[in-house]
Amino acid sequence: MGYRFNDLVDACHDEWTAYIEHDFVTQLGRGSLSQDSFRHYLKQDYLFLIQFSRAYALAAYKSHSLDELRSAFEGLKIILDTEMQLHLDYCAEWGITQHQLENLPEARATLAYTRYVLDAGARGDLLDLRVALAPCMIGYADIALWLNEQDFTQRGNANPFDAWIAMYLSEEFQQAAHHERVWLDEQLRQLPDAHFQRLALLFRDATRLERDFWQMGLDLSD
Ligand SMILES: Cc1ncc(C[n+]2csc(CCO)c2C)c(N)n1
Repeated sequence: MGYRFNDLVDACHDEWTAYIEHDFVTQLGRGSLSQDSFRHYLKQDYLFLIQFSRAYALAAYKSHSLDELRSAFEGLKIILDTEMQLHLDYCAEWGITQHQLENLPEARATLAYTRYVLDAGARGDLLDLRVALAPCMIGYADIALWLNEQDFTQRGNANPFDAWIAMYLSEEFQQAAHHERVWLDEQLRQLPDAHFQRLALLFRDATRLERDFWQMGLDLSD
């Protein structure tokens, strides 16, 4: 009893570290990641964001209060207005056209992760869905903070991926992730052990799927 968000992380420590400190992430921080890997990631992430927009819409549908509705709306708005724009800007800079994006087949890692989260939400309640979404929202905020603290990370124009780091370090993202943590802390506080254990498995699997998404980028796998 008295669980918090950090207990979800502690329950899958190895999987969480494999995700946060993945080679894709460290290479992105050093600026040494191959452009092909980042392009592959960006294109798949465009498809990913479309499916995750649906997951936030599902979170709105599953909401009971105005506060929960606003959180779902905020998540959707950040995806559509901020993240998607960065993707389209990088794609334009690197010669990936809107037409190419719209006709792209989903990689298996994209399919597996997005449909897993949508299924968790369809079958379960709002807490199930937001636990399945947490590695994405809170994980990316933590990755940006972690990268920013590492000596090897190059910031500024020397790093072609600096805009990516800057976006996830921004006040807007960090605040959204903080709110999500606070909400999850509040929800988990009074859960019985068995319920928490079930959510910990959901969180662990979503974390493994996030890790696979990085690996897909490195391997250029479809
Ligand atoms: C594979 C993958 N995982 C997480 C994110 C980051 N992200 C996607 S939606 C969202 C919440 C609202 O913006 C966040 C933080 C990503 N882009 N791609």
